[in-house]
Amino acid sequence: MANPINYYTFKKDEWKNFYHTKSVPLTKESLKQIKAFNDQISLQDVKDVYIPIVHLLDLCTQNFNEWQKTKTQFLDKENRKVPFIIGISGSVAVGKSTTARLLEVLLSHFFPEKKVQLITTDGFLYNTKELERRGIMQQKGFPESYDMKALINFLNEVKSGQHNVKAPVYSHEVYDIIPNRYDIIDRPDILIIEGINTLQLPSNQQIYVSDFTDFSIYIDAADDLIEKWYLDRFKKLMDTAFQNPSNHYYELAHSNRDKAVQMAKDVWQSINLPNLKENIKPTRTRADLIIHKGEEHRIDNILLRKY
Ligand SMILES: Nc1ncnc2c1ncn2[C@@H]1O[C@H](COP(=O)(O)OP(=O)(O)O)[C@@H](O)[C@H]1O
Ligand SMILES: CC(C)(COP(=O)(O)O)[C@@H](O)C(=O)NCCC(=O)O
Repeated sequence: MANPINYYTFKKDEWKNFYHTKSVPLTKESLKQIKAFNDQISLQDVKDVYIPIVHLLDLCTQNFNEWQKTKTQFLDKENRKVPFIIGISGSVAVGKSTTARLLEVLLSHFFPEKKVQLITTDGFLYNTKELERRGIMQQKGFPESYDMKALINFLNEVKSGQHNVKAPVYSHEVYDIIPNRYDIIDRPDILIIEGINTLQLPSNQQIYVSDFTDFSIYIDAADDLIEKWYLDRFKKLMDTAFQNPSNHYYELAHSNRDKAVQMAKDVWQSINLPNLKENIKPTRTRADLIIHKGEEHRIDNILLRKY
């Protein structure tokens, strides 16, 4: 990617020096938590890239809280806690959910007094029945496959300080929304929302997800690397989750392995890659921060929006 003029671009070696003096080492317990959900994550990247990001986020939340206070004083209203929302975007399989969980662990580690919650926009996909009714089962993940109105309502309720706001739950295992199952978001200090559509501007809406996010991150990498990560994840799941008889891919995992991998390649080429090119990548330069990854998910460049 040619570096956009409205971003500062840093190599990892430059970025790692930011906020270093004030950073607190991770405890053994937090390292264990990171390793528990993904033992492939580079701890060097955690130290050099993510810890400075967490401290930058802390500065942003302080600034945000001050601004909320100023605004309520101006309006002669009582000050109230407004959740700070971090949006994480990028292609299918680029590592959004891994990054989101990592940030959740790190923010909770450095700021134990803050309540941090995490949500994915997958829960706002239409269910299979509705996708089929609309004839868009092959466009899962495309802007039209999400109930954006419900997502905006959800974010509005969270921001306005409502208790126990319900978010529907999507299951990758079942490949559908789980009826009557919800994640409950209850007045967090920080909400992380990850999903391919967090920076999108759907043409049928006047209010966007980005109107509710206070800091946005785009995870970036070359298309061919992301395809590899998609296929690697698929192969790993074939040996694990797909072995469960209730899994959507159970039958496939027990048929010919080459055939199954070929199917995943076809899904990448016909659904996820076009979605990346048409709908996701064009939103990259709306992000406050772009994290660029190379081989083995190692971070090489970090771009921070100037203005
Ligand atoms: N920093 C990382 N280091 C090593 N592997 C990673 C990292 N981030 C993601 N992965 C792996 O890449 C694949 C896709 O990541 P995931 O977070 O599931 O992507 P997404 O949420 O964008 O679909 C998974 O197999 C995950 O384990
Ligand atoms: C549900 C998703 C749109 C969300 O993607 P993710 O959370 O992996 O970024 C995606 O996993 C998906 O199902 N895409 C459709 C084609 C497929 O990969 O099966």
